[in-house]
Amino acid sequence: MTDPLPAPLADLLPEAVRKRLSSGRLSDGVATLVLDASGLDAAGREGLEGAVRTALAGAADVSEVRVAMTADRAVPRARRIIAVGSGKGGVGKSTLSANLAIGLLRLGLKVGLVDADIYGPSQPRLLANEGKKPEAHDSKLFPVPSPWGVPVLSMGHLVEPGRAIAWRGPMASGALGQLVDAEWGDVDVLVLDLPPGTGDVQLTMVQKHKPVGVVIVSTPQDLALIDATRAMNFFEQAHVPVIGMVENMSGYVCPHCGESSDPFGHGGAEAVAHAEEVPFLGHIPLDLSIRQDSDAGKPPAATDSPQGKAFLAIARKVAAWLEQTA
Ligand SMILES: Nc1ncnc2c1ncn2[C@@H]1O[C@H](COP(=O)(O)OP(=O)(O)OP(=O)(O)O)[C@@H](O)[C@H]1O
Repeated sequence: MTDPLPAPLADLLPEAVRKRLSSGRLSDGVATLVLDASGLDAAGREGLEGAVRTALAGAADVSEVRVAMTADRAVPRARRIIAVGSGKGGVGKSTLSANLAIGLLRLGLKVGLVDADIYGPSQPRLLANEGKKPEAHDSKLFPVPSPWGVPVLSMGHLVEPGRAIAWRGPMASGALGQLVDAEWGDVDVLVLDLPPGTGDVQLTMVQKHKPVGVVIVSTPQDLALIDATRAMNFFEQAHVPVIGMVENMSGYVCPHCGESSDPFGHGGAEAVAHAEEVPFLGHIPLDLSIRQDSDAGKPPAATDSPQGKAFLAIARKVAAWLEQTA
């Protein structure tokens, strides 16, 4: 760091400012300071600038103070992992993971997606990069780009489609670890689509990769709710905070007659969330277009359709949670 700011002036600056000073100069009474504002939010930047102005107010030879801030991306913030889990299979965990990732991306975050669902990896299809292989350099994997802007790594990218994976726990955990520890570049938030249930693979994943929080997906059905409650307890015991619960396949509107019915019930997951004192993040309706668009590799959250808005509302709550816990 060069600091041609005259020493008496630099000495006036408080320590918090001095350690962020990238360069400074005084020319014709104008003091110009460039500060590294990495990791600071708007209030932090304002506070820093205020501290400079207060320190240099009335200083001899200074008629004007100019402050410029830079954010040094060479010092990235720690990448945060959000897990998406469910007590049982088939409740829409992968669908939610894909759409949550897209939703967070639309909210301005840099997002990647790891499909750790060894038993039924579906992210390559959901995000339309099926059949592509990740590159590997120096034994590190490089995520596969998707047309939606979210890079993905999935077991489905590593094995041939349709081939069952019959790995035992430690092998599966090792392979899954490589997906998480890949070259994610400037990705800030990694959405981790876990295998359904609460077994060894899930436990190893959360212990090793320490997600900052987990979103639990359930249908409103009684049996699914019992499993969802078990999943919640599992994550709490593993010290992973529950960001909240999502009720999927909640209420069905017939595309022909418009009549609404509740094949799996309605509101059950919300009631469980209240009983367990975890936030409720929202309902996603059971909707034929969600299945069709998902199968076609067109995640609803990329659109402003009513279905897309339902996913975006959930992404907004998750983003707010991340902001609060930053
Ligand atoms: N809200 C919804 N409306 C209609 N279909 C849905 C909805 N959510 C998920 N589906 C469909 O249900 C099926 C299962 O969803 P998904 O694969 O996301 O579940 P999962 O919990 O990840 O299952 P698995 O345990 O197999 O990984 C898929 O065909 C998906 O398109």
